[in-house]
Amino acid sequence: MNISLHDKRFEPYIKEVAIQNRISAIAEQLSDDYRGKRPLFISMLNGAFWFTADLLKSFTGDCEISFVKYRSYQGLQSSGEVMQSLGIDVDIKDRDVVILEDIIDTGRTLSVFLEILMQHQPGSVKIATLLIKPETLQFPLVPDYVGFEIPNDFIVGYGLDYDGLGRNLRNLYVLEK
Ligand SMILES: O=P(O)(O)OC[C@H]1O[C@H](OP(=O)(O)OP(=O)(O)O)[C@H](O)[C@@H]1O
Ligand code: HPA
Repeated sequence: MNISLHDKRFEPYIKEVAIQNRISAIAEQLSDDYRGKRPLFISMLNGAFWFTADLLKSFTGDCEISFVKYRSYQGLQSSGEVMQSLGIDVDIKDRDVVILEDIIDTGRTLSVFLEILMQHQPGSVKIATLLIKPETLQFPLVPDYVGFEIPNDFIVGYGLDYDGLGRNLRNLYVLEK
């Protein structure tokens, strides 16, 4: 069923069950890759809150979690600026870090964050993202774990918002054309 958020209409895109299946597969892969280690997951708020919760429920080894909060999107577009409202507040030195993102669009947010993260001298860094828009990417990022590659369309739901609305939707929706 199509939905309305503010002044826009959105149509169903990826169903909850498909999202959960992909996240379980990523969690299984991460559990294998980090067996015997204690990764530090860093979740990029706000959008990644749901991805983070579901992924960690299926991760089987020891792990820690920390949150940062960056913002670059306004309405349907990247503002071109990345603002930090919650920075790194844990010791990162020599840790195996896995960054959790809901979406890589232009890649600007993650590029800015990676630069900051590297100053803290992590032992290793990998990136897990639920969604990536390869056509839109403007920064040289190669995520290690990807849920879905999608075209350059505006998505809401499952943590992603349009001007604050839509984060609570269990499925993903795409802007009507
Ligand atoms: O690759 P980019 O073009 O930088 O876009 C991706 C970023 O945009 C969204 O965050 P947003 O700025 O909307 O903040 P939010 O997580 O609070 O929704 C999303 O959660 C990513 O962090
Ligand atoms: O497609 C998107 N939807 C919601 N938020 C976003 N932030 C970057 N891209 C998107």
